[in-house]
Amino acid sequence: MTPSAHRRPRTVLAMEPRVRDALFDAAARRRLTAVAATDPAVAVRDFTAPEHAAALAGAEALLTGWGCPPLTESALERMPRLRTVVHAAGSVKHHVTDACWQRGITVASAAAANALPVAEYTVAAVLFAGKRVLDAQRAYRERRGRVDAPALLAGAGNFRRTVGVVGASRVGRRVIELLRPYDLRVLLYDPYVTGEEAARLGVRAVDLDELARAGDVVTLHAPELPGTRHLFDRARLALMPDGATLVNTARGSLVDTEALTRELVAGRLSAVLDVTEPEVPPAGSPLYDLPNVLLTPHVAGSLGNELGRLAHTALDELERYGHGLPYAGPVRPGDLPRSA
Ligand SMILES: NC(=O)c1ccc[n+]([C@@H]2O[C@H](COP(=O)([O-])OP(=O)(O)OC[C@H]3O[C@@H](n4cnc5c(N)ncnc54)[C@H](O)[C@@H]3O)[C@@H](O)[C@H]2O)c1
Ligand SMILES: O=C(O)[C@H](O)CO
Repeated sequence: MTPSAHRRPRTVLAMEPRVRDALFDAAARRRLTAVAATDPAVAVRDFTAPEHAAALAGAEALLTGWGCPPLTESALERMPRLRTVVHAAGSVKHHVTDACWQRGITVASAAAANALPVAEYTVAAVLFAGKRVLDAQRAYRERRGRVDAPALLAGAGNFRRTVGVVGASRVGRRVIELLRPYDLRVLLYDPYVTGEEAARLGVRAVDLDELARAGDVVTLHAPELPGTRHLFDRARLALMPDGATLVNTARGSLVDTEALTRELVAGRLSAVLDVTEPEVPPAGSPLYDLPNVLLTPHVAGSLGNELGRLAHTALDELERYGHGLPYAGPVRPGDLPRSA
């Protein structure tokens, strides 16, 4: 695919200006203007702003990012030529509305690219949990001297440990793929994945209770949906074996935080939490201080230089559009009820 051979769709950026600045470094900006007819100095945050009316009226494509306002019926009326939306981030649920689908607007998302750093974070969490790194750190910090590591970590290690993956989502599948080279047994719970498909992924499909009972580490990758609320409630957390670790990079609502906090305060379970409910936890929450909890402020997804991957993924899609080729990461309205 050579940029010179393709049509440059008239494109408007719709996102927070600081998101635009983080996504597009100088090289990505050059590529942006090679791929699309656009003014990268413009990042629309308000579709009703008079200064953007002419650009929006002529736009065939929107390149969206975090901070893009919802594409409501009245917003779309200002963009009569709009044919496609390419999202340089993950979920499109914040801004792509039914009105877009009704108008036949096509949508692509860089969600698969955003899944990679989440999967990388997860693999690190799984391996550190197996190695009981938090326990080792705590012992060293308390002792401030030699630690009897063989005694302390007698049951630890990543040899034939069981990892339970909840959700063969984009992130979940990437986690499964990245865990393949390790000596780990991976179980999967996903109501939409058959046993045969799980076997093709190299994992065993089980029900959620079996996964909770068997997992030395359980890692959550299902979307936030009415059916996934408190998937790990008090009863299911109680099924997890003593010493197990719950990793949540998905959404806080998948876990009953109060019930989990009780297990963590008791020291029965450990947790790696990138998301919580509520997010942010209240200042007095034990989650900040518990030695068996690694709490991060929603950093598993793309940040820093990882935004460049989102930008180039979106530009790949715009380039495909300019060539009349199908998207690599199309968003289909029929998939949304079960997606992030
Ligand atoms: N921490 C972060 O920075 C960060 C970044 C990106 C995504 N996320 C979160 O990670 C999760 C996965 O995102 P994604 O884009 O890979 O999702 P996705 O849209 O690819 O997930 C859809 C899939 O989830 C599975 N699923 C649906 N309902 C399920 C259920 N009840 N139980 C188990 N599996 C079910 C199905 O296989 C479905 O096809 C989401 O919760 C998302 O919000 C977090
Ligand atoms: O879905 C998310 O959590 C956002 O994409 C942050 O990366």
